[in-house]
Amino acid sequence: MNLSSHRKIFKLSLTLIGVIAINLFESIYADPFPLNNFDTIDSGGGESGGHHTYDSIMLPKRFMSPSAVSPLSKIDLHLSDNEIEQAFTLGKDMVYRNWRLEDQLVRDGIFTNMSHISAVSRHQAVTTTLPLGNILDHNQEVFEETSKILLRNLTTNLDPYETSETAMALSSVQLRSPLAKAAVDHCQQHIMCKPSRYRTSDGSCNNLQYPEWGKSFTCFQRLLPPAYADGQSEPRKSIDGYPLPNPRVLSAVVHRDLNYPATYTHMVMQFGQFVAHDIAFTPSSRTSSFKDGKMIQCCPWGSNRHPQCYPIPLPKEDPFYSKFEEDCMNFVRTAKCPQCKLGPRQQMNQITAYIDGSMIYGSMENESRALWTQTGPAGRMHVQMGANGKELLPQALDATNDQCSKPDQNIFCFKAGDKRANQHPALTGLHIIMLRQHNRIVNELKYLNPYWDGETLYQEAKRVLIAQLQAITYKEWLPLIIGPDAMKYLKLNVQYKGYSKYDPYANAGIINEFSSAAFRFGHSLVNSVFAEILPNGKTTGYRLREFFFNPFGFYEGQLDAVLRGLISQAAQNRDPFITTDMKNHLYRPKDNPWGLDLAAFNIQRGRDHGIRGYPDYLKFCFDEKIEYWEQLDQYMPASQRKKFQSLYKSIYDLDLFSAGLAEYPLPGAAVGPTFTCIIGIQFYNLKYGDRFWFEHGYQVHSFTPAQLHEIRKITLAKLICANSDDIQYVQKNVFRGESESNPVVACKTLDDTHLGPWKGAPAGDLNEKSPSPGQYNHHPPPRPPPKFHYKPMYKSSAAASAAAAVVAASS
Ligand code: HEM
Ligand SMILES: [Ca+2]
Repeated sequence: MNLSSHRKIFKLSLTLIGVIAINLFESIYADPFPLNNFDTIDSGGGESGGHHTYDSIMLPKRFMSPSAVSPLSKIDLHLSDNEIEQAFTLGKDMVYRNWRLEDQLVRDGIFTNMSHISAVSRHQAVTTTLPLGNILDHNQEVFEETSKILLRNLTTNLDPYETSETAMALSSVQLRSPLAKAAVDHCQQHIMCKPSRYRTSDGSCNNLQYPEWGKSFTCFQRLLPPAYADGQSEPRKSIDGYPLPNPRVLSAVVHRDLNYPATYTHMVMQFGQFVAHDIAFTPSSRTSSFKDGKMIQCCPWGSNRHPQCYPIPLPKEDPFYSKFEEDCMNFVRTAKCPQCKLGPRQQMNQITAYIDGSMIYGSMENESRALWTQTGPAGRMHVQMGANGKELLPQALDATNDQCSKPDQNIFCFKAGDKRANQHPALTGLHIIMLRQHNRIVNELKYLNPYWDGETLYQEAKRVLIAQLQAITYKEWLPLIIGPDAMKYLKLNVQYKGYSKYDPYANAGIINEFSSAAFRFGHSLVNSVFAEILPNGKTTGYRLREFFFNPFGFYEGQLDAVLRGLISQAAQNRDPFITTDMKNHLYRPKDNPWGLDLAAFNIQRGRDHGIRGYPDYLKFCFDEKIEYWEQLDQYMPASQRKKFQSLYKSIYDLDLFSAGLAEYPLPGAAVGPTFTCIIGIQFYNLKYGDRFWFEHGYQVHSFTPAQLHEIRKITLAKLICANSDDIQYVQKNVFRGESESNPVVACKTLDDTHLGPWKGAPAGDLNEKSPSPGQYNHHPPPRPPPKFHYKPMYKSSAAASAAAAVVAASS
């Protein structure tokens, strides 16, 4: 395609694609939900210019330190070892009871049949625990059952505050009795750190003091303590103890399907999901591994249900599901994370928190090894060739079980570092680009350093690609999401020159409120039709609902059309509205009438995790005490607030996902103040808490100034140019539409990372400066007692030095 046709297409698509799409696929944007008695949103989606500018809404005055993961309770429980031992005995009995129940369910055939492809089986195949996660989840079970028993004995009234304080106090109880100690020993993961200039596959030993920080299969952090109904693990309820509004009703009334195109491209959505898959993967429970790890089935309604079931009731009057007489949507609770102590439930992140390309390279050592070539042209990622002779991801290995491949027709889905890679074609497309980029770097490094062995080539190429991903994320993508002011305030901008500094007290671990609410904002950006632009400039498209787990077009050379579509089509605005392709049709196999509802899932997931109500985050982020509904009008349109008011009994019940999506955006940002607060804190920690962050200096593995200069030149535009099948022209910043300041240019004029500065031995003599092996071997516990370190953020330097004086005086 030549320059002018690309330009024409771009303009057309950004301004008109919504309209074209409507004409082409008339029913796509139709809102299937009558409004009933709820008023319409008067202002359209995502209007900007709320009352707040970034200056008047400050970011939180504090950062949560790791210690905030297990907030200290003021209650001292005075439990004797004997009492704890007794509770553990009963706790173990409860675990056996759960196993017997699992046996019964399996005997009765109540588990998801994975040999039949359905939306439910697809969701489970992709999001359930891996074998290791399953073992860890079940190791935590005895602690949870014991906590419940102790909690019942310790709390005499039903005051939710007292129950949750007591549950939190349980997490500090010393476990010294024999049964308790045995459970701890069985549960703990021991980590050995070896000095290395490279990251580990599982993210361990990034922080040498706390080697488990950011590692795969560890706990999420929390900004605020959980709000479980029973203080311990039961999903959140209304503050008056009644059920919360039905998530499917919220999905229908609040997250309606309305078409408001954004000013940025669909690539903002796609890269966002790619980043999400680098940092968060919340697995849902399955039956214990030695019960064969069956998928839990929660529907239809019946008396015998797995304890981790939390299905969504579908109302009789549901305008969509009632047509199919569906009244129950399968939802399985997230696996417990192995805290190996008593106290409230915490959830597990199955992948590495760091932006370390784990969706490309895997989050476990053995998984990673299997993805690259140790012999032949060593150091390269495994590939297979498409019909046009270009590299594609290798073939999925578990074709009979991946809910995607069609082994009977001899067509297979793809294998990548993340299990979700085949979810929809645009996501798979980015995986292919990054896979090719790794191999492209290997080729060049090999040319420069013919004597490097396969391992060195792999590791060094991986380091470069991760650095490029980090640079693109913080230079091109994140500023569009949280806006320029927050970027500056949090010192997240990629520097022009010089190094940044690692902070060993920043925990990069993913924050529960981030992954189960704030960072799911991306779901509102998704279009129902994904544009595809052919080499002759012709625009076509595919409907998302028809293409879940359908990446087969890549074998026939579909890649460029998908990429051109992503960078030419406008995304949907960030607003409360979510397309029905994600709501009624999520994961729907082609010949099935219905799929799942992601908006309802997000709400249910937040409750499953005990995420507190939205007003608590206004307090946390902005010190705003919310007492009446109208106060919300400074954050969101009044019509939206009224809608919430008609659905929720109490303002304190508002689900974070739904309310956050309804906020006015900050200037120059896609999201509003509360999501900016949460996403900002997370991305601050992902940068400053990553010892291998590409810009951090003064370490043995740091990039040299010359290398850093090369990394900083990269753009996503260049990666697309260099690794697509045959794209010759793109706009400079592919997250923005074409404009005078963002012109479409020939690929060859775009800067690339030149690898000249990588010629020679990999920098950094490990023997000189690194600790001797074993120095950092870490056997938890002991850990330092948890305490809050608030890291105050001050705007003016006068305030900063005043604060420093206070800190110095108090320490
Ligand atoms: C077509 C596009 C997308 C589809 C089909 C999709 C689908 C899903 C599904 C099925 C889940 C699991 C829900 C649950 O069981 O709780 C999920 C989780 C999530 N999604 Fe998306 N998503 C898409 C795009 C995005 C985008 C653009 C972003 C962010 C910019 C995003 C961020 C997340 C996050 C952070 C999670 C939680 C991850 C975890 O901890 O497991 N998604 N998504
Ligand atoms: Ca990662």
